[in-house]
Amino acid sequence: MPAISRLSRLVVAAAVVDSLSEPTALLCAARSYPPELAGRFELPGGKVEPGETPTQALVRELAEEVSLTVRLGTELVPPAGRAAAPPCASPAQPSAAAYGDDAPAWPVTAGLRMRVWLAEPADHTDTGTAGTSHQLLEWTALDVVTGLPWLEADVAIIDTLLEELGRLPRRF
Ligand SMILES: Nc1nc2c([nH]c(=O)n2[C@H]2C[C@H](O)[C@@H](COP(=O)(O)OP(=O)(O)OP(=O)(O)O)O2)c(=O)[nH]1
Repeated sequence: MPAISRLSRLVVAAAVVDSLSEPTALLCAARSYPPELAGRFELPGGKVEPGETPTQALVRELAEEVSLTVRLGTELVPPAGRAAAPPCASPAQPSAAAYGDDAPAWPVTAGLRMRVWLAEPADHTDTGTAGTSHQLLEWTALDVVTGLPWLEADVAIIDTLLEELGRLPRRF
């Protein structure tokens, strides 16, 4: 299996809400590392490994990172003007499509690209548990969710999420 360059590497994350049909709260995760990102909030997820589809990777990451089994909903697709350019194929770099990662994605840190799906806990009594990747997991009411210290790239994602859920973010 050829190596995947950093630029083509896909990150997947989930906007886990308490209920896909009647969402009121979002699962927000504060990173524990690296030091410059510690304490900043993100959507739980991680990098797609070779041989995985993006949604397989997402289900694995959620189980590993927040001990949650989820039901996936629709994808939160970036608006056209906000999508990261798909990675280019080259002799050293096989087609991005081979890894299923040439779909429109959100630009995140260090040239990585991220796809985001809505999700809900498969068992509604399951609230998740932070593993080593996160110092805190918080179910936050949607009307105050923009007040958390999100990773820079997530601010636009949270705005789009709230718009799609029919909730305008509270502007400060
Ligand atoms: N999971 C996640 N990562 C995000 C978000 N926003 C954002 O900029 N990122 C960035 C932070 C990281 O540089 C990168 C994800 O890498 P990661 O460290 O979480 O990946 P991983 O779980 O596979 O962990 P590792 O084994 O590589 O340490 O994407 C987000 O909302 N969720």
